[in-house]
Amino acid sequence: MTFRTCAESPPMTSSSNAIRDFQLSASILSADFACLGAEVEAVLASGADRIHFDVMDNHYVPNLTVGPMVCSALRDHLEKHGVEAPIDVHLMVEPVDALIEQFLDAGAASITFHPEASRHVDRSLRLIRDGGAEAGLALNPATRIDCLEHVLDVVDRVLVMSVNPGFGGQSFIPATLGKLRQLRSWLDDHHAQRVQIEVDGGVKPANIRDIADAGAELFVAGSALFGARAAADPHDYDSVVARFRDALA
Ligand SMILES: O=C(CO)[C@@H](O)[C@H](O)COP(=O)(O)O
Ligand SMILES: [Co+2]
Repeated sequence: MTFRTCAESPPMTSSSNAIRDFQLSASILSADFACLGAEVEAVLASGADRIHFDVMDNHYVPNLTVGPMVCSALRDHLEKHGVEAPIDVHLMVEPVDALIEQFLDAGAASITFHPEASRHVDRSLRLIRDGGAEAGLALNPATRIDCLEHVLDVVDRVLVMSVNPGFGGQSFIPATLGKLRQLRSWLDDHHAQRVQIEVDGGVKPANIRDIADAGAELFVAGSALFGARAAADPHDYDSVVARFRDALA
């Protein structure tokens, strides 16, 4: 569903005013886990661009999901069915390094972790990059942007959490919009326009335009996507993906 559009909202800076590619990433958290392969195939066929693989450890966050074995099985399933799509791993675990290595082996295209969960953030980022994946840092609603300052060279993506991590289906925290604007201009000031801004939590067709205007280019959606299965066909996501696309057009 990648599409290009021109950001319109203030404040206009040289990069925020540029034509940007927007991408929709489907969070597996709200998929039907009993048929995860089919769910992921269906949402990609309907136009999602990437798969967002939420990993929770019941320690860093109070919830427990899936690990590298499921990621690897999903990767194999997609390959077997001729589907090409990046799997973005969102690690909500502490510590991170051992799992980074396992998810690299499991075929992750990118790995994003929370700086509070790594004792050596720079080392963890380099571990991801050296393993051939893109490296991301996830900022919780209360995490300051300037934690990026001394590691910016080894960051490919900043994931701005618009809910507190741990659960799908939460409401978007409105203060995130201000944080996104701040992050966009902070990256401009640091000549780091190459760093992608991703938003995760409570993203819906009704708010995606405002989120894009604030500076994001990669949008994670879980409940709004998988929760809107077509009544007639449990694996039909065409109309909901179209609603996201239309909101950004
Ligand atoms: O990482 C997380 C939650 O911790 C997210 O990826 C959510 O799973 C997104 O789900 P919705 O808020 O879109 O339902
Ligand atoms: Co996530």
